[in-house]
Amino acid sequence: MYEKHAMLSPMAGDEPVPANVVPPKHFAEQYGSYSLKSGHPVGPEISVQDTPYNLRVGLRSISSVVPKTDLEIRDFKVENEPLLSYLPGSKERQELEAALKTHAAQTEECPIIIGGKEYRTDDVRYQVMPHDHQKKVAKFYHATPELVKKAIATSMEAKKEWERVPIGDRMELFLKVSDQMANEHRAQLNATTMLGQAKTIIQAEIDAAAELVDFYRFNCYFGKELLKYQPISESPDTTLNLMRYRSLEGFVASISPFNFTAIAGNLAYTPAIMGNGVVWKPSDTAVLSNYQILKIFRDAGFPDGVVNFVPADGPVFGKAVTGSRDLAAINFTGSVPTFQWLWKAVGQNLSQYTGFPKLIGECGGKNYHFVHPSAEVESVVSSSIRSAFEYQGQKCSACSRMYVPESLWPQVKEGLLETRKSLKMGSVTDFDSFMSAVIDRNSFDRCHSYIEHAKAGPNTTVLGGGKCDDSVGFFVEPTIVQTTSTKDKIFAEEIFGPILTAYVYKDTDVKSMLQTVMEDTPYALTGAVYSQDETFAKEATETLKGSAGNFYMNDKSTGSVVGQQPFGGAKLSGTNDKAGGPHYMLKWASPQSVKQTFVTLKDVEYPYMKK
Ligand SMILES: NC(=O)c1ccc[n+]([C@@H]2O[C@H](COP(=O)([O-])OP(=O)(O)OC[C@H]3O[C@@H](n4cnc5c(N)ncnc54)[C@H](O)[C@@H]3O)[C@@H](O)[C@H]2O)c1
Ligand SMILES: N[C@@H](CCC=O)C(=O)O
Repeated sequence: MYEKHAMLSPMAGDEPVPANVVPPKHFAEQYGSYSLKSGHPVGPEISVQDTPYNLRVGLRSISSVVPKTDLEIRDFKVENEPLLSYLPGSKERQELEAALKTHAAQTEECPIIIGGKEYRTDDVRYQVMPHDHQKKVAKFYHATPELVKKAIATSMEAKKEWERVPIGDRMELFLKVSDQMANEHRAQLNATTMLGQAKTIIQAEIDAAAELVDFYRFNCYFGKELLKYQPISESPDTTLNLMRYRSLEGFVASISPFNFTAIAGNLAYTPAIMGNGVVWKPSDTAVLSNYQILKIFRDAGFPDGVVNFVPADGPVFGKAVTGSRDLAAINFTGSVPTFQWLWKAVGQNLSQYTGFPKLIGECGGKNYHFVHPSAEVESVVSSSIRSAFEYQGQKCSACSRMYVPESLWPQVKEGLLETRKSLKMGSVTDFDSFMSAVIDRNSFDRCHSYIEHAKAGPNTTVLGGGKCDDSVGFFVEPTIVQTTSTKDKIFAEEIFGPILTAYVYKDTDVKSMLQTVMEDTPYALTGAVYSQDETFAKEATETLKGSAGNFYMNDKSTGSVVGQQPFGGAKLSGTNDKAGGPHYMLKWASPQSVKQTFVTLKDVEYPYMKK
């Protein structure tokens, strides 16, 4: 099954093993055997001639106590999943239309899934289409605290067998699922994301198809690369040093947001690549698409119980997972208040844990576009409109504050207002819609209150948009506000809706404005500078170093791509663990250094002590 790793390869058989090496036990004798659901590939045949312990280190063959399945994986490369065009008449468009029709005509039953078994409670919930809130797309159930506890125990039990599956085999399964998601399940993932989370075709395609698939493929790739590094063994005749990556001690609680199907799938399943067991709480407003992910993994032969699907009330779930002594990590993406709630709960329970839970949290932003007087107006306008209003401003990376010099403001303002008027807001099944409804009533009310503030406030003027209509769906017009104060709350707080506020500065203040950008909000997620002046661009890159985990020059603040712009922010924007980057997999592993000595110690005295 494996192509052999370049550095560590099986012993050819004709090279001597050092005399003092203890013959290794058979793999099955030492570790037991493992099995998975039918359809899943099992590990390599172990034979005396090709034991899983024989490694080649440099020119020598050495018998290691660490099985080579912990150390080597077949080599493979990955590329970003290409986006499909969905042109009229195309195969992908036909498949998508059929899937939209199916899912729009039904309310899918999405039970709680623990250890492969379905559970239903009396706390029945529905997910509706945000753009047509009378239509229910999913029926689901909130778990009780007892069910969350059951899911914790189940994940701990299932992980015992799962972590014994060689990491290469676990990755093979993820790569197989990724291929299925990119092909036969693509329309289903996109359609459920469009209907349930109000995404247009392109917004669903970059998320539920491309980014989700990219996360799994690249995380396998980065995991494989991680294993390639082995510590120095200065003299392999006497000492062999190895590093292997175990799962975390305990379970991982994955808590996902509504706005990206890919993020939910990544939070829930990526820790399992490294052998962890997971209890996953999806967002109430993303249950339908998230349930499809679970079904695809299950149908592909992913073992029951390793990832458990547990929709629940937030605090009920939060209390149950932070109250468990076995909590190994929280894998969270969502708002700052929720992450702070979780962090505090972990702090309060610290003395009862078996270890120190890792807290990984990617949170909100108040992302900026900073325009220098040398900027290209056309590009500023187009990319600000896309960044601020695509997916209704509900990307954590969306631009919501702009700094524009007085000299360019008339052109920028005109461009923004003219383009804004041309944007079609409507149902996601009208393929010419540029944007649709915000996710739910809470979000609608929140946007409405900021618009009211902008209309009434002494520092703010609504330049375009501002109407809200919830009669059919939760529609908030793309809204452009001008403020005369960077301290106004509309310029500092995350709104998470289609509201863009511009501040106009004097051209002569351009340098001091950069400092203001740093201080206007407590976030540091994404930011973009528009400048054709290279000297200024370099200066801004330095001054704004701490302003964003993802920084763009002459490009919009949204649209990071896995492997290309690993994503995450600092300050209140989160722990900056860079999903989609090479270091993410380490978060889900507990590395173990193994030193094996072939020349054993016979004496306590050092040579210089001897007479
Ligand atoms: N930085 C990033 O990578 C990133 C990516 C996407 C979204 N976000 C942020 O996510 C937010 C939008 O998502 P949202 O509205 O789903 O966020 P949210 O904080 O309301 O909810 C996130 C998840 O936490 C759950 N939750 C709520 N209270 C809880 C509690 N006490 N204990 C446990 N779980 C609890 C929710 O039910 C949901 O599943 C925005 O702030 C956005 O910026 C950040
Ligand atoms: N990674 C996405 C944002 C994810 C948050 O919602 C982007 O870069 O636009």
